[in-house]
Amino acid sequence: MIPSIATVCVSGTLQEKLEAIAAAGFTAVEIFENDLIAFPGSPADVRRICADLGLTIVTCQPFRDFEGMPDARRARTFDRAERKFDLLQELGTDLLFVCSSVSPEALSGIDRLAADFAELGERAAKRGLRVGYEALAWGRHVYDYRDAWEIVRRANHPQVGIVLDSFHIMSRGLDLATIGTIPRDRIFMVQMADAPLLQMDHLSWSRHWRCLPGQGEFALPDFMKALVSTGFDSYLSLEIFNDRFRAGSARSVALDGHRSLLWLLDETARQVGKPMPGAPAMPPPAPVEAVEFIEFAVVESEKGGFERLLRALGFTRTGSHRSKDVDLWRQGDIRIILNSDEDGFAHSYQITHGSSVCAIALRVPDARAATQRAKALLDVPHAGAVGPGELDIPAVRGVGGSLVYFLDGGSALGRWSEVDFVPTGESEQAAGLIAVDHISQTMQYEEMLTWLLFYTSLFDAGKTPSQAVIDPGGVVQSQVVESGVGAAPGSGLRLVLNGSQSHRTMSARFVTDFFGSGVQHIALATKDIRATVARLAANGVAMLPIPENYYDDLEARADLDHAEIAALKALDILYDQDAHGTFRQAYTATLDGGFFFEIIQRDGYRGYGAANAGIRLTAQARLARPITVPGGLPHAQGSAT
Ligand SMILES: O=C(O)c1ccc(O)c(O)c1
Ligand SMILES: [Mg+2]
Repeated sequence: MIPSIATVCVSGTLQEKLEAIAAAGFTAVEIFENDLIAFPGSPADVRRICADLGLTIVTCQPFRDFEGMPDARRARTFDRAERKFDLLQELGTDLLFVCSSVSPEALSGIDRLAADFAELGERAAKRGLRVGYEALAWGRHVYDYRDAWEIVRRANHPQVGIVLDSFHIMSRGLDLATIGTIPRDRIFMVQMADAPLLQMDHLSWSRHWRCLPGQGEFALPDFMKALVSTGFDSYLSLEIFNDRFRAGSARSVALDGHRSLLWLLDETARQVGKPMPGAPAMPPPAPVEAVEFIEFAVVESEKGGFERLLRALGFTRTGSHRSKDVDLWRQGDIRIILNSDEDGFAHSYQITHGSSVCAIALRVPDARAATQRAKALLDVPHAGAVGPGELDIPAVRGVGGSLVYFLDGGSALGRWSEVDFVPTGESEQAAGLIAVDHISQTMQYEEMLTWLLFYTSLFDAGKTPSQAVIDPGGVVQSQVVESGVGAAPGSGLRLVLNGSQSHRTMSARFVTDFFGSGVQHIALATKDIRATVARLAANGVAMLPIPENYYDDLEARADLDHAEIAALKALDILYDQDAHGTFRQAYTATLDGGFFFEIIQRDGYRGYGAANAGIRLTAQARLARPITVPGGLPHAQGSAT
């Protein structure tokens, strides 16, 4: 199958769109009619631009309200088709793309419609052109691809075929079996789109909510399996109408588009058990085993304060890097690297974003395979400077230009902490924190689907539907990605991706203050949150204060006795439960820059405390503009405003 993309998927002028599409590695493009109409040059100019960019024009679509016109309008409709044929020839393409009529005047009757297509096919044949028919999910009479196929079949003309669009088929939940019965030479092209499952009319859903394969909730591999069974090997073209993409970066969306098709073809190949022609081979997606370490880039002047915070949280400096100003801190299975070196990636990251998380290292079954898969999916590899005898840890660029390192237990990479670090011999003073529970990354709203696809294409990962969380300054969208998560604390990777369209939410302020997207908080697991939080408080860690009303409400709705609620209240611990178990969480006050830690006790519970997110955001908003006490510990009292 040949990857292609419609110009409607990306933002910009037609010229900008085409450049972005070519830069993303596509060799085929669908010109959306509106883009051509708004273009200030001739169709021949567009043809030339595409040729210069190495792009084949698959079609210029759509042609609307063609079939079923009453006699009085029929001749005029065929005249319109002839003008569109002229245009297609000027563009140097051969496919007239007809979407099913929405005209109130259109008549029904399968044979009438087939006769219209037979005649159109005859006219197309005279010019060496073809006609493809797509059933829009909201077509007046034809809204089911099986009806479109029956019309094409009865038209019985070699120049007339069907166009399958996954959105129109999957949004209506149509049976896919008929796809497998269509001869492959009658499928003229296939359009791919995913979408979240929403309750709304098909037209609005299609025009605003489509997304790239893998970003939504349609079972697209099932669609692909049916398609593969026909032997189809022509254009597989993304057609995504999405408000975020229209506002996003054309280059980034086009690249994501290419990645999504590579992912889809790879996933399909795995499910059908044979390679897809046109799809590069890549290692299979693997589950993440654990977060191996989290690296903070910290400027020397802030290092003392951050170290005091780590100690107060129960961490111990266990290792010192052999050649760099870098330390390893540990507690339980949590490893934090503090990088204050004046050279290298962390330093430049710190200059841009301030002291913050610059990298996360993930333990996977095979780091080399993960790197190969990332490269095949067009992710951006990163190579840092490596000192003599030090490990060269493979990495790719992640959210906001940060790094994702890959480590495994099977190669020398598994011994990274011994190879690169000298033990300090300091004795541990743990506060009961045992593992990284999850990492939350805050990003521009327009980028959320990019990073969702990045993680879910790279790893064997699942995602939850996007959820709206209410911040005092607006709505924050929040979506969870999970890979390799099991019952043991710290197993696998749990990520929460947050983004907001409002400028006034905590998320938006983080992105502004941070000069980009990044890790806003890290949740650490304990087996006994009351003991841990009491210890942190005794160590001087300021926790986020939770209003009393929360605990009154908790008493009214949760299955907890009064003493337990009083204990949670005394320590500012929030509570939630689901069908699987209970959940307790508390937050440190926010550091300068908006970063904070969360402390979690998870007893079977599978969620992330979404029920409490609004309470937390409101509490944080009250304390916005945190004061940092001398020495760098976060300070929770009052507000500087
Ligand atoms: O929303 C539309 O009108 C529209 C147009 C062309 C298509 O191919 C399509 O799937 C939808
Ligand atoms: Mg379509």
